Amino acid sequence: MRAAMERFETIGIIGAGAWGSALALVAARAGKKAILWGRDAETVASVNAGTGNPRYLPGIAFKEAVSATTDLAEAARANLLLLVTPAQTLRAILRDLAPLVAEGTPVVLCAKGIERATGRLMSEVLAEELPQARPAALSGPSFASDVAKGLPTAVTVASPDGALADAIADGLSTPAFRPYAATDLIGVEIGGALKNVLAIAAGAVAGARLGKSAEAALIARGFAEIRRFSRNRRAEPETLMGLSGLGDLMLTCSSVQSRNYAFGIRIGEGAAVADLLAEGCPLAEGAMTAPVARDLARVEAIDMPITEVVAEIVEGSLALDAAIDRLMRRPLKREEA
Ligand SMILES: NC(=O)C1=CN([C@@H]2O[C@H](COP(=O)(O)OP(=O)(O)OC[C@H]3O[C@@H](n4cnc5c(N)ncnc54)[C@H](OP(=O)(O)O)[C@@H]3O)[C@@H](O)[C@H]2O)C=CC1
Ligand SMILES: O=C(CO)COP(=O)(O)O
Repeated sequence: MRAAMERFETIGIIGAGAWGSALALVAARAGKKAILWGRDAETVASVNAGTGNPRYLPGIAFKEAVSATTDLAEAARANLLLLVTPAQTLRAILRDLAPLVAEGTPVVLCAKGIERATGRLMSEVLAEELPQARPAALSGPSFASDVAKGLPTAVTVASPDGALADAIADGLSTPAFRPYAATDLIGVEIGGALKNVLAIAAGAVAGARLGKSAEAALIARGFAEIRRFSRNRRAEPETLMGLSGLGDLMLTCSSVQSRNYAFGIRIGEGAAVADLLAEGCPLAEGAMTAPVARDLARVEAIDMPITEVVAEIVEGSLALDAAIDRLMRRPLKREEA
């Protein structure tokens, strides 16, 4: 006899930025009690007052009941946790959560990145800091504002425990939000982290007006880099062909709604990366992931020339013209990935 599917009555969402707020709305629409944790008291008060999150989701009304809190312990008591702060903050948040989270709580990683200081994937950070959690990740082509507005969206929810992935997908599904369950957690994480790096490259090509042919070539050869990196980590090739791989790559490399693509456009138009970062531009996870992905690729002897040049551009040691020249003058080779 099959065990009954787990039900999650309360969902704790850690991180009250654009994506955390959108996912809190999804949870509420799915009939769950959504508890949104944020460190910014003003945002929390605004959500509780029914005026939404004007800082991160301006102009979007919160019609569903979301309860917001600055008390991490309150959110940590939920049956299911979604972790939605930027990738580089995950470890610190997990350390705060460690004494508060019950053994066996499912934790869904929603950040898209690789830890810069250690080269760890988000699931590896989770295993180190919160070993009592059951790991999962949610990723795919999904802009927070689209999801918050209730536009149709499909994502992948992956966990090595297939029954858990099914239960999380079921628990978060609404008529407009369609999660597909999967078991290849590593493959899903890699696709989400590396597409941000390539979105910066694609944006730079667009910003420099190098033409649609160049943009398409960049995306296709960038996808080959993601496949090589994934193969080395024994991810399943099919994962990369799905929502969290090709799907998210296409979205992020082609839309000015993407913060990574928009960051790349500014670089292509001639802005200095240091100035962009200093002016406090919106979160561009790829700028943090590129150098660490480049370092991992070197250690693992994986050929990732586009990731290399993005890393050097964000580090300020390579100009865009020189990057293009370097990519175009590489020795000719067979096309296979
Ligand atoms: N936006 C989107 O469309 C999507 C985003 N993602 C991923 O989700 C993750 C979060 O992105 P998103 O919500 O868009 O980012 P935002 O910039 O919109 O929000 C980030 C949130 O994290 C909080 N935060 C930042 N640092 C810390 C910290 N040290 N401790 C606690 N909270 C912190 C911020 O709080 P404060 O305001 O106080 O600084 C803010 O609430 C990223 O990895 C992104 O790639 C994935 C899919 C879609
Ligand atoms: O991951 C995203 C869409 O799937 C959001 O992309 P950006 O972080 O580039 O805005």
